[in-house]
Amino acid sequence: MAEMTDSARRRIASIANHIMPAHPSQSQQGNAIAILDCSSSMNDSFHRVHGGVPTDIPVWTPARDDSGKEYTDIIYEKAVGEGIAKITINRPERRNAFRPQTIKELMRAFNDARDDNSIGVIIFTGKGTKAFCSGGDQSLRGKEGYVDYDSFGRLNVLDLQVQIRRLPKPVIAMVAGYAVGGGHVLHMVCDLTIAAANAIFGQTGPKVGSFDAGYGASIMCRLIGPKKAREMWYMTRFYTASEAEKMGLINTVVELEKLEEETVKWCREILRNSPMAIRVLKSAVNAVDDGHAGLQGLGGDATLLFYGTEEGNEGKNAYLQRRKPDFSKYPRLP
Ligand SMILES: CC(C)(COP(=O)(O)OP(=O)(O)OC[C@H]1O[C@@H](n2cnc3c(N)ncnc32)[C@H](O)[C@@H]1OP(=O)(O)O)[C@@H](O)C(=O)NCCC(=O)NCCSC(=O)c1cc(O)c2ccccc2c1O
Repeated sequence: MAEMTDSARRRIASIANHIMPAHPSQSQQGNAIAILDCSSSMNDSFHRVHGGVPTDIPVWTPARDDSGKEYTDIIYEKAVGEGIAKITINRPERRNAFRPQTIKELMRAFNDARDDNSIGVIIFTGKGTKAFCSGGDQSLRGKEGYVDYDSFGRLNVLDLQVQIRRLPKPVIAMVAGYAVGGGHVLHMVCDLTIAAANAIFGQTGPKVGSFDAGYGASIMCRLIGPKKAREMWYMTRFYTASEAEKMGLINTVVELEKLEEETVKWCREILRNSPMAIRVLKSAVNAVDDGHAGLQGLGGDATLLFYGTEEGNEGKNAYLQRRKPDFSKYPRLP
């Protein structure tokens, strides 16, 4: 049988997905995945022969969560059969500034990507090339936060920040143009940041009468050190992508035209590795900075692993069989 390239395999998956419903709970059961399963050995042979990661951009298929609601402020897509989800803030006329509705939709999409066990990596980006995100929509700022459809204000971006930190899969910020204000904090809470050469990074808070004294301050200190973090916050300067890279604020810079290609390549490299190892490493890297909640995440991963062992199941089985548990055969490892 002739060898099938990764690109061809993805196109078949995409066509199959158009035949099958796009919703993840359905797409995991049908022909789309059957086709992919058949070709996984071809995928292996591709990597053995070429020793690299394919760089073509996948076919993005519209995705939805189970709320049944449409998205107005974001675009949610998946590369079916690839393990990649892409979540895009879609308010380019406002430089992708977020309003409470934007954050609610982002949280729904991130939650869906978390629960979809075919997804291993999430790309978070902004529509267009001018901005990743310019923070909270200042035209909607009220006394208690940002106000759109409700009569009270919200700072619900703080919940989104925690959600991204806690999500047991890597989230990659793909940044073109401005990542400023609350938009800058959003890229910082992501696991990795890949920037286009036109990207600009900065905090504007003290200039517009705001500040993020949570992750906005603490994670920035962790990333670039307290001196540089003070500079960035006190002076509200903007920094180029290459300056940001030198500071350790981002992972890499690529030409704008190559941004998505490069980001997808990073996703594919991650996806070659053990999901559990990556999950535990994400919890571990965040644990100290996230305090008790961070330890809880890491501890939860340990429990999850223990539940899969014979020793862990001995206790449950003994309870269900109304006998005393016998842990004597399990080693007390040094
Ligand atoms: C981002 C810019 C530097 C881009 O400049 P540029 O010259 O390219 O574009 P324009 O300025 O002409 O913008 C085009 C168009 O978009 C509108 N717009 C851009 N950003 C916003 C915004 N954040 N809110 C509302 N509208 C925005 C702009 O008005 C133009 O509209 P027209 O109708 O005139 O076409 C530059 O736009 C810029 O500096 N933007 C503001 C950046 C900013 O200060 N952001 C807010 C920081 S505070 C924040 O985000 C924040 C949010 C939270 O939820 C928090 C929660 C808890 C604690 C702290 C929080 C917090 O600090």
